[in-house]
Amino acid sequence: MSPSQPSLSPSLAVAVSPLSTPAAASTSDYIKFCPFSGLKSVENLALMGEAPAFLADDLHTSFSNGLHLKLDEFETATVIGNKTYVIGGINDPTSTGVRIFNKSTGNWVIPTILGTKPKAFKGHSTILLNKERILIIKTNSKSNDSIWFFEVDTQFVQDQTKKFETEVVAWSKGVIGDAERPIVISGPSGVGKGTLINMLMKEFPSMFGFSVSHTTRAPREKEENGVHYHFTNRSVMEEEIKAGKFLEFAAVHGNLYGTSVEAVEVVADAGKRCILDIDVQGARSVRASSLEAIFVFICPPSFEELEKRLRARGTETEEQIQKRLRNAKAELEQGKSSGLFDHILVNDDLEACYDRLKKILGLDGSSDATLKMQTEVFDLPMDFSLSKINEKILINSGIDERRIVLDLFSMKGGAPGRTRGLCMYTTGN
Ligand SMILES: Nc1ncnc2c1ncn2[C@@H]1O[C@H](COP(=O)(O)OP(=O)(O)OP(=O)(O)O)[C@@H](O)[C@H]1O
Ligand SMILES: Nc1nc2c(ncn2[C@@H]2O[C@H](COP(=O)(O)O)[C@@H](O)[C@H]2O)c(=O)[nH]1
Repeated sequence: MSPSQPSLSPSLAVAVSPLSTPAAASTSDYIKFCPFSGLKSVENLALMGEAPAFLADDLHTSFSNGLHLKLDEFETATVIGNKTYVIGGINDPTSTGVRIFNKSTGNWVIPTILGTKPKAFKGHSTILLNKERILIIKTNSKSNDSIWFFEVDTQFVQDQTKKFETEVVAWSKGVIGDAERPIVISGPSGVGKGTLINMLMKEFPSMFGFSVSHTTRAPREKEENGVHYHFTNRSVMEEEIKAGKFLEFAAVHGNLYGTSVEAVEVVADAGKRCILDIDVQGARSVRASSLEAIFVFICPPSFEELEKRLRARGTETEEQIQKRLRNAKAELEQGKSSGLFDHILVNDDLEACYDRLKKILGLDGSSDATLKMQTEVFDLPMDFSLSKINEKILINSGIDERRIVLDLFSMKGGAPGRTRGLCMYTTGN
């Protein structure tokens, strides 16, 4: 431990917003609770105009916005204007882990929490990024699971607040690096989408990952739950749609199909490029979403050939084939004329169509080494303090003098998905 940095328990760190109203923390609060070496740190922080972290000498913390808090072990509090966000709390594993004190009403609120929340964590530190987001860094964690954002006033949170008519906040996991744009593949049933996708996945196994959709249709022979689809029933899926679990969903050939946010994120988390096999309605929804995908529409060489392929596949009853063929007419019209798709490919000769698809995706060779995550995974210490300089968060460990830098310069995205484009590296020993 460096002599200039007394033992820090980041779990007790209290981040106070520089954006707070005048009623929020004053300089005397800073000095009183500053975990660093006296005025030096306070001056630095004041110069940087950043949110300092505070350490209470006991579990009672007072803010000049009038709030007196008894923080539980492993809780932090962050003040944004009139609101104080208390995050943490491991004593009750079922707890949402977040409570908000609203100074203007004098009440505590348990908000509706959206997004995938982090697995229970003990120590963490928080730093306020801006009035929209609190950055949370887990202590004693792996660097690829250490960064979390707590969104309190992003566009997504504002939209959901209107919908739920309650206080809403959202988690978003921070992801190092940036996987390439996802690919949406659409086209009528039987045209060969699945065949082309399988070819891509086989030739480039570490580059592409398939977004496993949910569906209420019954599994076909050889289809595996969780691999080809997540098979579910209508009432469960409708509930999950209401809860905001899906990026898109549509009624297709009499069943519900949908892409969960999670289905896309697990692929990107693995550093792979996501492929979505979805119908035209779904493609339209994805186009309107924040997922910046490439949209490819696959056409048959003729309607007769489409019917032949669908029958030859032998997976549908005659009635279902008729329904799929009826829907194919509308899909072909929409797909070719809507301007929704970036590329339209005719799947006549399979190999030729596959070559054209690869060209669109920039795969001129057959190398599987093109897309490798250039990210080293390392351990974050038990104890650290946080400071912010422009777009960089400095994670200062008092133990080994190592400094970890989190660069937010290329940060993008956020709830309901992940926050991507982060860069994290170590300097010093
Ligand atoms: N270019 C092609 N020439 C001949 N047959 C093809 C061609 N492409 C695919 N097929 C065959 O057509 C059938 C339908 O293909 P596939 O299952 O990939 O269609 P799909 O578009 O994924 O259908 P769905 O939307 O119903 O899942 C399969 O039996 C496949 O082997
Ligand atoms: N909008 C969505 N469409 C989807 C999704 N998953 C699949 N599909 C489309 O459904 C039809 C039929 O598929 P099948 O497996 O029953 O033959 C096909 O056009 C798929 O592209 C989804 O998540 N959302």
